[in-house]
Amino acid sequence: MGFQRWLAKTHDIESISKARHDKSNGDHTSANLCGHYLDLNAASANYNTWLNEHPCALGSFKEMISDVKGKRIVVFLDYDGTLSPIVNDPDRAFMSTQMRLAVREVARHFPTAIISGRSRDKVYEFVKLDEVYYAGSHGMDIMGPPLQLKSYDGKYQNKALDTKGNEFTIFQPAQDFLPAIKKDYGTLEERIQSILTKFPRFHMTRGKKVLEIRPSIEWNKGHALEYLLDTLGFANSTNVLPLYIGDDRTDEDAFKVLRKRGEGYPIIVSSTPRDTMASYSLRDPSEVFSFLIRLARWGSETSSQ
Ligand SMILES: O=P(O)(O)OC[C@H]1O[C@H](O[C@H]2O[C@H](CO)[C@@H](O)[C@H](O)[C@H]2O)[C@H](O)[C@@H](O)[C@@H]1O
Repeated sequence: MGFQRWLAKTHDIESISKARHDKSNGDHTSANLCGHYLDLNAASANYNTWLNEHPCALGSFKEMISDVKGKRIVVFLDYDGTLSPIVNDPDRAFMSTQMRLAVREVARHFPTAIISGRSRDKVYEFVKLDEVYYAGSHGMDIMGPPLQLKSYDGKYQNKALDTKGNEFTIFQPAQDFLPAIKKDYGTLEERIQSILTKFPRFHMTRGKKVLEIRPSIEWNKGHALEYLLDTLGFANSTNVLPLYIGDDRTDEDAFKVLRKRGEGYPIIVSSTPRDTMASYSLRDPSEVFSFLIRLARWGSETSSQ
């Protein structure tokens, strides 16, 4: 199916959902694109109050886009809970085909990166797109563009080729830990397991060569975002409008960076009121999908002008 036809189809989906929302509250503002406005029960009263401070990014799309003014949009996406729904089995957190197409279309118009707590390989296994950059292990393992760096000195970086022979850069700031991880991983895992038996409110999760206990270096999703902006040529640039969409506590580090830079939009995915540094919100991955579709459509329209 051609992109335009596919967009037309997804536009129909949006229209249907908008009509449903309109019917339920008789409101015809653009905010109707947000599922939030459907909820009229007591629990959602708090949510609606929270929404005043973190408006729905769908309803605010036009306002957000009006800020572009020649700047380059760069898109950052978390994986679990943002592109895929939260499920009980982490190995079955699949993203839908439609979501994949939406991300691919966004990436056709704007540099796009996925920053996840998972291992980079695992995220790629789920996303399966060569058009986006990947930062795994909470940003400690980045596959970024092969561009000149302004503020990083090249340490921890290696050139690599993807399966299609395209060159990219692997950046692993915890590289020095790798030999120790290899050597001590088994023992470490055993000891942590044993210690954690005394702390029943904590548990350990495993990734590829990663236990969910972080090495003591100061590096998080916020640093990964800055690194990627840097490698894309936007270090200290005022000519960029980064969007970051994420649902997790670890995404707050990236939200903070955008706040500090005073540019771009941190968008939280949450269906309940949350303490957050994000300025906008989306309720769930289905709203993320609608947002990405609108962004891709806007990118397609503006690039054809
Ligand atoms: O940074 P993310 O892409 O959001 O990854 C964060 C963690 O995601 C996974 O756990 C979460 O999603 C699982 C599947 O929906 C769910 O079962 C679990 O409760 C969530 O915490 C992943 O398993 C972790 O390794 C990531 O750190």
